[in-house]
Amino acid sequence: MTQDELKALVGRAAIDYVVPGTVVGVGTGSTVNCFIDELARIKDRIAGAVSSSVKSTERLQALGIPVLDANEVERLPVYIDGADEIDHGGYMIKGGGAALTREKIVADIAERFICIADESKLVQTLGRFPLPVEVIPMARAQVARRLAALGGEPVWREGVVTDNGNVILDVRGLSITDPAALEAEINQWPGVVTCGIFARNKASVCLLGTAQGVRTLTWA
Ligand SMILES: O=C(CO)[C@H](O)[C@H](O)COP(=O)(O)O
Repeated sequence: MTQDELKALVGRAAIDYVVPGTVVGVGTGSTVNCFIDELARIKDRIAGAVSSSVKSTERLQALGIPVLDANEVERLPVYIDGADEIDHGGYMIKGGGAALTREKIVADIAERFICIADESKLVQTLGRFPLPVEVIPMARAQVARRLAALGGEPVWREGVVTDNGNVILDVRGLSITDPAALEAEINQWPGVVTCGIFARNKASVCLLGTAQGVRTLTWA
């Protein structure tokens, strides 16, 4: 199976986790696009979506799915999103699509994070994928110096402006053995909006697309 077929497979499988009559949290990326297309088939059975990016909002609306403001929703039963990496504890790196901050906000409203990914995203230790960090533009150089002092090699994703008007630093060379500690450390620096480690908002379930079918990993 191709990577696109694996993404389509888990996009379909995620429909089983949608709770009828409720609002669904929707992430961002090519795997989520497959999910959105499937969600459109059952749009009459849901109350709408809360979206994590302008791109996902546009796709949802084009398919006739109402998009609600995150501030109008107190709790979402599920948030469905992809990942750039996920480890065997459900900890993730996200933000390859520069949507990490809104993704973390919507994930925080949700009771369960359902991660959908092809099996290439499953890793022993997070850090092979460069860690995205969303930064207020004025703090870019100082945050880059701090990341370098941690042993990382930050690279400014030039030309990319997030939906929140900020910039992204992609950090290579970090071996992330304690995701929660590193997330907390980076997130407290002035000018950092958030980093792409999802430890506090880690996955409850991961639907992994494999050549043998969907492999389901679950965590408490
Ligand atoms: O975090 C993300 C966007 O900010 C995506 O979930 C992540 O990049 C995975 O994307 P894809 O499904 O296209 O591989």
